[in-house]
Amino acid sequence: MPESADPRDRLIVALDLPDVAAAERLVARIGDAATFYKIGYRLAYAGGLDFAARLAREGKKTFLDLKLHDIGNTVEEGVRSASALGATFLTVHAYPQTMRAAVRGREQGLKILAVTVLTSYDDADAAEAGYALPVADLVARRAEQAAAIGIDGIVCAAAEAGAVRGRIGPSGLIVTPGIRPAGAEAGDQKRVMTPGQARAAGIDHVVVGRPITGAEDPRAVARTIVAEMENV
Ligand SMILES: O=C(O)c1cc(=O)[nH]c(=O)n1[C@@H]1O[C@H](COP(=O)(O)O)[C@@H](O)[C@H]1O
Repeated sequence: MPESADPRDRLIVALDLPDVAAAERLVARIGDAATFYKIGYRLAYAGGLDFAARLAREGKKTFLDLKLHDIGNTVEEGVRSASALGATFLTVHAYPQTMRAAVRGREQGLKILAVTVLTSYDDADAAEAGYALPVADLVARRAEQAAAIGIDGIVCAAAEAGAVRGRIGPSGLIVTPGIRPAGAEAGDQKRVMTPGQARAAGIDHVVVGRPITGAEDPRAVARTIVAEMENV
């Protein structure tokens, strides 16, 4: 993200909420404190895709977190359909066939982000899933493959931002979930950093869900996160 852009764009609020009415209420409460919203499985399967298109028409930036992974033809056509929803970002899993297909289907300025290794995984989880490499090496390998294929950005933990930047170069995007303001509950996230630490590590955008969706004052939390990143 260029340094001159709106600093609020660095925060992506994950709208992991049960229905569109709840998402509308949260977006209204946050007001102008956030500009960028992520729609994932929970909301997408409850009318969230139409809501995402509406948010985009109203001038918000949107991130469709659909984490696509299927045979190439299905991914390519799915990405083509998703391109019509006016979103800024769409996720796919960082498997080479899947990434190549997503790049073929990408239209209308949609940027494809490759999810390397989920932030809820540590080395033991990767080993349990059958991977011989530690998480850091797997992330680096997938980032290198994503860059060679022409993917627009990488989703990883902030701890891997330096290694990923070395592989994707200055123009690739680094988007990091697993973000917790100091003192917040990690929940199921295992590779965690604060917004300020993530920014210092060179990320472009942080994704934050529960620390905002569960807050008494979500607008205040969003503002604090943006300010913490701006002051790095
Ligand atoms: O692709 C994602 O956005 C994602 C990738 C990943 O590795 N880890 C991860 O937590 N996410 C998403 O980021 C959000 C994090 O939410 P919180 O843990 O509530 O802040 C959720 O919507 C996850 O689905």
